[in-house]
Amino acid sequence: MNGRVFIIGLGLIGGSLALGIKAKHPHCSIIGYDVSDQNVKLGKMLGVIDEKADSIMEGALDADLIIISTPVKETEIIMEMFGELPLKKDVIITDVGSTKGRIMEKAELLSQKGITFIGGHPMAGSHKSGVTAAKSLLFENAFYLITPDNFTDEDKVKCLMNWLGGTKAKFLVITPSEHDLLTGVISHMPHIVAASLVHQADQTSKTNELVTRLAAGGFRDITRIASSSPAMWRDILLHNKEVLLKLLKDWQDEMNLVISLIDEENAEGLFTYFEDAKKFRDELPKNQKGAIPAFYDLYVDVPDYPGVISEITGYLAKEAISITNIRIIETREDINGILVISFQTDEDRMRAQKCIAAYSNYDTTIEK
Ligand SMILES: NC(=O)c1ccc[n+]([C@@H]2O[C@H](COP(=O)([O-])OP(=O)(O)OC[C@H]3O[C@@H](n4cnc5c(N)ncnc54)[C@H](O)[C@@H]3O)[C@@H](O)[C@H]2O)c1
Ligand SMILES: O=C(O)C(=O)C[C@]1(C(=O)O)C=C[C@@H](O)C=C1
Repeated sequence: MNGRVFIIGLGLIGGSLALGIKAKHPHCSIIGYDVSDQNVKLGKMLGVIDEKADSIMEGALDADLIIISTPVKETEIIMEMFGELPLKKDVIITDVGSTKGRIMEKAELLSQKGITFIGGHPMAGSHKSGVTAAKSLLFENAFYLITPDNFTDEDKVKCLMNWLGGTKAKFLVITPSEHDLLTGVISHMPHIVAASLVHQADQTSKTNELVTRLAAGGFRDITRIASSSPAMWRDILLHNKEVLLKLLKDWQDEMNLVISLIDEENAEGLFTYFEDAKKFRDELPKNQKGAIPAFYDLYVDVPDYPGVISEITGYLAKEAISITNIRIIETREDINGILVISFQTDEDRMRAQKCIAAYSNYDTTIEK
């Protein structure tokens, strides 16, 4: 397609969508607007947008597709503006917000004026913010939740999916209330729990400084998302208030259960508690992005010395095996580390395992 796509909010998600759209529709024009001039400049410099707009009105008037990729509170305010603007007759407006109930209430006002708003939420992301973190394939294999209202023409939904096809996400149409319950459980609660674990560690570190040195492995894994944007999460929690209050109450009950199991020294109960959780977690579908991003990870036990990463990536480069990510989990302070190398395909991972075995004595494992 060769229309005009207007992106409002040039951050991680807006930027990634811009790149994904351009990949499939190289002849379209991508126009960007952000409250921060710096982000617009960066977006232009990085080739994420073709042109900038100086205001929402300027970018919106001749747009065929408008994507609002701002924090959800801002999204509501921007949607109100659209009711007053002389937009193109067939324009499709969508958003990327992590909540849908309040957004779709606002959409009703637009629908009454004959403007098509289709709610959207790509279910992948990162704790990093800003256009510099944007990637064209951020949403590859991830679910992309779509919440049209009851009056939305099906062709318009198809048209939106066509625009977004370059993201390689899997579209799923659901209702706003279902959306907010599901994301409450698998996204919003984990962010609250991650932040609360960090607060607990922070408190303990005030009396024992070893906490920060020992905070590795499991703690780092489960609290990565506590590094996400505070403004974004403040707004999400306020938007999904009813659902989260209920889930937090359930969570308190859950913690009370654990307290009583420990207090009563109920060994069997505790075993079952972890066993049930492990069973459910182990059976989650792998190799698809989503709440639990799945990669083809290879774990390599390596000595902790400078240069070990380049040594191993050097072996892989010799065999032309491309990697998507690499990181070290430091669980055994000062002695060893575990290098986690992620690949795009299982085949690459198997080739890498063979390659590392051929060039070195390092132990590799697929599951950790
Ligand atoms: N980060 C994730 O993992 C993730 C995943 C899926 C969906 N989302 C949703 O995507 C949206 C954006 O998140 P992000 O991670 O890209 O954040 P971000 O901070 O990287 O980008 C948001 C951008 O919006 C701009 N902005 C804020 N208010 C604005 C306004 N009134 N007008 C124009 N620009 C404005 C900011 O300057 C910033 O550049 C949020 O609604 C979030 O809920 C985030
Ligand atoms: O991977 C991460 O850092 C994310 O937190 C991504 C994540 C999630 O909770 O899964 C965060 C918020 C979005 O609305 C969708 C995806």
